[in-house]
Formats: sequence, C-alpha cells, structure tokens
Amino acid sequence: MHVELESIAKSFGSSCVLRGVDLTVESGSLVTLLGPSGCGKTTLLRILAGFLHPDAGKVLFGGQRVEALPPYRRGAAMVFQSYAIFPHLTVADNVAYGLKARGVGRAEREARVRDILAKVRMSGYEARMPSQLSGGQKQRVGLARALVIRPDLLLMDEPLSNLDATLRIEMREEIRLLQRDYGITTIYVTHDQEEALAISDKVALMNSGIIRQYGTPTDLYHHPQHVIVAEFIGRSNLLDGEIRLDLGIPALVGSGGGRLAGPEFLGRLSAATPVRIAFRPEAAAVLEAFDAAGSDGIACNLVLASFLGAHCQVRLAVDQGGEVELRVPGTHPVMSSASGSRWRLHPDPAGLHLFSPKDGKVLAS
Ligand SMILES: Nc1ncnc2c1ncn2[C@@H]1O[C@H](COP(=O)(O)OP(=O)(O)OP(=O)(O)O)[C@@H](O)[C@H]1O
Repeated sequence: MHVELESIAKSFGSSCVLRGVDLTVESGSLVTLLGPSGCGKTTLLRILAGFLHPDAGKVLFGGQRVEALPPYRRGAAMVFQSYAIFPHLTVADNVAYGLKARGVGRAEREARVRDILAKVRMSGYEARMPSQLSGGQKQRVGLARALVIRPDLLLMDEPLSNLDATLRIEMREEIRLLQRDYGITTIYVTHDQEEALAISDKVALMNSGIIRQYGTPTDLYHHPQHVIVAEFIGRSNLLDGEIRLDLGIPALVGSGGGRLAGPEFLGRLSAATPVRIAFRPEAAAVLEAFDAAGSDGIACNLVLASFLGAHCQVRLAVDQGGEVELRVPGTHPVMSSASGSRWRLHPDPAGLHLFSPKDGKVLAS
C-alpha cells in the first residue's frame, strides 16, 4: 500500500515533537525511520497507526486520507518492542487471535496459523505458553501474529531491541525476507544505524522532529546532505576548516592551515567560508611521516594503532584539537610506530564532505 505523509506536525504541550514531516513510502517497500532517541520516530509511527492524531498535516493510505479512521480500520498491523503477545494464550491462539476477531472460519484459521508459524520457524511450538519461550521466539510470535492477518501495512517499533546481538542480526534478516516474500509495505523504527542500512529500501533519517534526509542506504552513506547524516550513518571524522585564497586560488585548509583540496573540489564555494570537514575512516588517505618542511595536510600524533583482524585502525590526535580515525593496511609503517610519533595526513579529496557550520547543510561532496 502506498503511504504518504504531508506536513505532519505534532506537539505535546509546549514541546514540538514533529515539525512538518513529509514522507512517501512506495507500495511493497521497507522504509526505516532512523534517528537518535527522542527525535519523534515513535510519535510518527503512532500517527500512522492511528493511536495519535497529528495537530496538522495529512496521512494518506493508498491515496485515501485516514486521519479520521480508528486504528483497526486502517489495514495496518503493529509489532512492538515489548512483543505485546497475550501471556494467557498459547502460541497458536495468540497468532489466531486477529483472524478470529476478523471472523475467519476455523479451518482457514488453522491453516493460516500453521503456514505463518512455519514461515517464522516456530512450527512445533503451537501449544506453548509465552512464558515458555525465549525473547527471540516471543518476537517471532509477535511477528507471526502481525503477518497472519496479511496487513496492507506493517508498522514495527524497535522490534529487535530486546534481543541479544546475534539474534538481532538473525531476526532482522528473517524480517527482511518475509517482508519481501509477502510484499508488505513496512515502516520500521530503529535507532540502530546498521540495522537500518541492512534491511531498508529507503531510510528516513530524523533529528529534532524533521527528516534530514530520505534516500537509499547507499545514498545516505555516500552522499550525506546534512552533517547529522554524516555523523549518524557509519563513522565520520569531523574537523573545522576554511576556504581560503592561496595565491588567488581557492583552497580548502584545515584549522592548522594545511591545504587539503584545491579549486576542482570546491566548485563555486567562495573564499573565507568556514566549513565542517567530514571524511570516513575507510576513505582513501595518505598518511606520511611528518616532515617539518611540508605544510599541506593535517599534522597529527599517533594515539594508538590496532590490528583488528580484517583491517587495521589508527587513532590520531590532530595538532589543532580532536581526533581522527583511519583504516590502514597492516603493512603501513604506522602500525609499527610508537604512540606519540608524528604524522601528516592527506585525506583524498574524493572522500571529503563539506558542511556549513551554521545550518549543517552540505556545501560540497
Ligand atoms: N504522550 C506524550 N506526552 C508528552 N510527551 C511525549 C509523549 N510521547 C512522546 N513525547 C515526547 O516526544 C518526544 C519524541 O518522542 P518519541 O517517542 O517519538 O521519540 P523516539 O524518536 O521514538 O525516541 P526513542 O528512540 O527513545 O523511542 C520525546 O521528547 C518524548 O518525551
């Protein structure tokens, strides 16, 4: 089911929680609402479900406005972090509950319960009580209960946050496979960026009640449109810098004055513009032994070089303050150097993103 939100606003008392949210979710896709705690994700999901009314804006399901419809008439099912399964009913009765409420006959009910329990790999647990299940099993029952009614829209609020790390990864893959199999339009709330990247067709990154960027996981990772996105998705090194005129030619310099990129990268950015510079630890960079005669790049000290198996990581303290993290090959001389040794870092301009220190918006990338 195609879902559309237009200019959704919501306040609780004097605190404005959603400040004009627009979102389009294509039929059959999985979209995550990602963002730090308190940014309004759950509030938005509750507005979609019909548990909360927006102060302003439109909610459209399949082109029809639904703000006036109660939750049970919206064709959506919700899966909660707390499982929300009935403790006094068996697994089979929990899953059959929604079908019974919809007047589905016994034979069909039993067949559908059997099918969906097989799908979530819970066959054989029909007669168990919830108290006899592990967290992951309860979560699967919750999922089966939502899926069995074949909802047009599945709303999931941090459904995996009560599970341990291994189970979380296993379950998120199951959810993604089931969602694709059934072609159910799904809106999924999480504050775990890796989970969001792993399972989504598109991610809406929220912060302070608005969506900062909405796009595919690779879009958000490689082309952050706001400094918040660069910070929240993956890891980013952030440094202050400035665009300066260097013999009349604009150049990007770090706070220590070392040149990092030339006019080909800066486009139409004018001189004397302060910037926030971001680059990822895995972005290409040259890290060379410090030479007092050089002046380009970022002067820094080695804090720690760590061998992590699949790759090596170094932490460097920048002379002008702050730290950067970098991935290097195991053969790099920094790996056998002492903490405190002096280095000069030249991030490849291709991996740099520049943001405005004022409003956080992207200036160049
Ligand atoms: N019923 C309510 N009454 C008053 N304030 C509320 C209510 N529900 C939510 N809030 C406030 O609205 C803000 C957004 O809450 P929301 O639950 O949407 O955030 P979230 O992004 O889902 O956070 P989390 O990841 O911690 O669940 C918070 O500051 C919260 O305290």
